[in-house]
Amino acid sequence: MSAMRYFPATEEENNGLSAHEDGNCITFVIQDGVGGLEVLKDGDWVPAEPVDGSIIVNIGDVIQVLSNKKLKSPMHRVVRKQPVHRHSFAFFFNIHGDKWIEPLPEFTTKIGESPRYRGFVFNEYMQMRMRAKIHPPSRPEDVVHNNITHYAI
Ligand SMILES: O=C(O)CCC(=O)C(=O)O
Ligand SMILES: [Fe+2]
Repeated sequence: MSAMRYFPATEEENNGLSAHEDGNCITFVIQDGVGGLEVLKDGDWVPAEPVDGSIIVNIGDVIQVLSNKKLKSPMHRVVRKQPVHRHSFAFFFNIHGDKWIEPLPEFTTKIGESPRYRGFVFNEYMQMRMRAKIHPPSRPEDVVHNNITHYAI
C-alpha cells in the first residue's frame, strides 16, 4: 500500500505522475476529492472524477496478458491542481517474481484465439520496467510508456 501526497501545481508545471500502465495484477486506488487522476481513452485524457466512498479498480499488465488483452491495462497519469494538495492510497496486488505469465488457455486455445503475448517470468518484466525508469533513452520520443508491448506477438 502506498500513501501519496501531491503538492499543488505551480505556474510552470503540473505533472503529478507521468503516463504509465501499472505492471502488476490489479491496483485499488482511493483518492480524495481533489481529482487529477486521468485515463487515456481513444487518444483523450479523461478525468477519473472522485466519487465519495468509491474505490478505483485498475487492471494491470499481468491481467492484460493472462486475459490475452480481453481486459486492458489502461494508460493513466496524475495531474496536480492549484492551489490544493492531493492525497491518495494505492494498493498494488501482485504475484511472486518467479511466476510464469502467459495468456491463459481460456482466452486462447479454448476459444480459438491466437496468443497475443509470448510468456515471460514476472521478475524479468519488473526488471525491464526498472531499467527503463533508471536508464531512460536520451531522446524523449524514445521513452516507452507501455513496456508490455515488448512481449507482444
Ligand atoms: O495517485 C493516484 O491516484 C494513482 C497512483 C498510480 O497510478 C500509481 O501509483 O500507479
Ligand atoms: Fe498507476
